[in-house]
Amino acid sequence: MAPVAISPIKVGKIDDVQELRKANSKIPERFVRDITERPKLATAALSSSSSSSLSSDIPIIDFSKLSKGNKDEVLSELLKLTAACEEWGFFQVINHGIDQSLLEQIEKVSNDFFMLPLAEKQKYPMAPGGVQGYGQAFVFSEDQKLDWCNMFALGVEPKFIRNPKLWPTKPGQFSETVEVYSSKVRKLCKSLLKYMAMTLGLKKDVFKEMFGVAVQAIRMNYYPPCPRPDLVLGLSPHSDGSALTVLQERKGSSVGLQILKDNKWVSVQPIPNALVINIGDTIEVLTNGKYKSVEHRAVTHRQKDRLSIVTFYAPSYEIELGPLPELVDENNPCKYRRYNHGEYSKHYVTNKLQGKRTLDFAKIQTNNSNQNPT
Ligand SMILES: COC(=O)C(/C=C/C1=C(C)CCCC1(C)C)=C/O[C@H]1C=C(C)C(=O)O1
Ligand SMILES: O=C(O)CCC(=O)C(=O)O
Ligand SMILES: [Fe+2]
Repeated sequence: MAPVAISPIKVGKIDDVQELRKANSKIPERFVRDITERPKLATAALSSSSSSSLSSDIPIIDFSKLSKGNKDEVLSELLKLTAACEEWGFFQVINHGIDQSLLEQIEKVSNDFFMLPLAEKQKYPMAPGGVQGYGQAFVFSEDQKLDWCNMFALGVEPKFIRNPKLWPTKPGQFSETVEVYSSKVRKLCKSLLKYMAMTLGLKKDVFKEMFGVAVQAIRMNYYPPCPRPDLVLGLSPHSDGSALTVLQERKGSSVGLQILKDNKWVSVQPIPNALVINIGDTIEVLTNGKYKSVEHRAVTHRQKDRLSIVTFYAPSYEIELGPLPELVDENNPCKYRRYNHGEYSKHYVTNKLQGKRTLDFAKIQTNNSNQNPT
């Protein structure tokens, strides 16, 4: 990816939401969403998110059946994976092989980082218009609405995308844990891509061979409780620019992740020790839209905080990509142009989160339904 030019972006004052929460002051106007964007809150009993139901329907894939199952188990799990990718773009993976102790460790160091004094976290600042470090990404103007979220993001692989000055010295074991965790998640992504290739009737190593040395980044999102969850968003609606995204929610987190399904926001119910996987824009393009990246957002909770640890896995910046020829025919005409993935990454990180609009970069035809989700 060509380096993002340092331009005089004016983003205005970005309040740190943990500090706002501590001060217990009125929510600044910059966080208050337009009425059309506000999440619809459920009753106090459900308390957390929107009027949408909690989804227990989001497919659950048992990874151990794919990797170690007998023939029938593999086949039935591959069918579930196909349906998950075609109908949801999101699924939860259980028995993924990453030790529970490592999941707990990454939750602990992430949480401990966010609990540090502000001055300590600000030693690793996200530059205006930047994506790595502590702060709020995807803010490009003074009038842009802000998310009720503090982020800490790091490029992990390949090594040249790292900014070593942004790897924190506190809490102890932070960097070591990120290294070990990222290598396990990388392995999982490679395997999942292999199984996804099989569901598409492609050579199992097609993505591995195409991706080169994959780019991997980690982002920790901390959502403090918000006194008016009905007015704000934890994270603006977006699809991920990656090939695959792996999301871990801290144990005991409130419900917060919502996905747009049939034009309705559906809340994802966390399953302890499971990982939430979603398809990113890159897989949508490669599969010519057979597997789509799905718009999602995060909402906040009045009393509970929430922490998510998100890994983005994407091809090398060097590769040129477009729909795989095997997935294009007269019934499935080519929907996306070919482009360089580095260019797409640059486009993604220099635009605000805006639903699925970022992918217009690659679309040959646009068909905007222009309906407001409920
Ligand atoms: C805040 O950052 C993001 O949300 C994000 C950025 C990821 C990246 C870094 C933190 C370091 C440099 C590489 C990269 C751009 C991946 C989202 O990542 C999505 C967007 C693209 C494109 C992608 O591959 O993942
Ligand atoms: O915190 C969440 O649930 C959503 C995070 C997310 O979508 C992201 O970081 O891209
Ligand atoms: Fe996301």
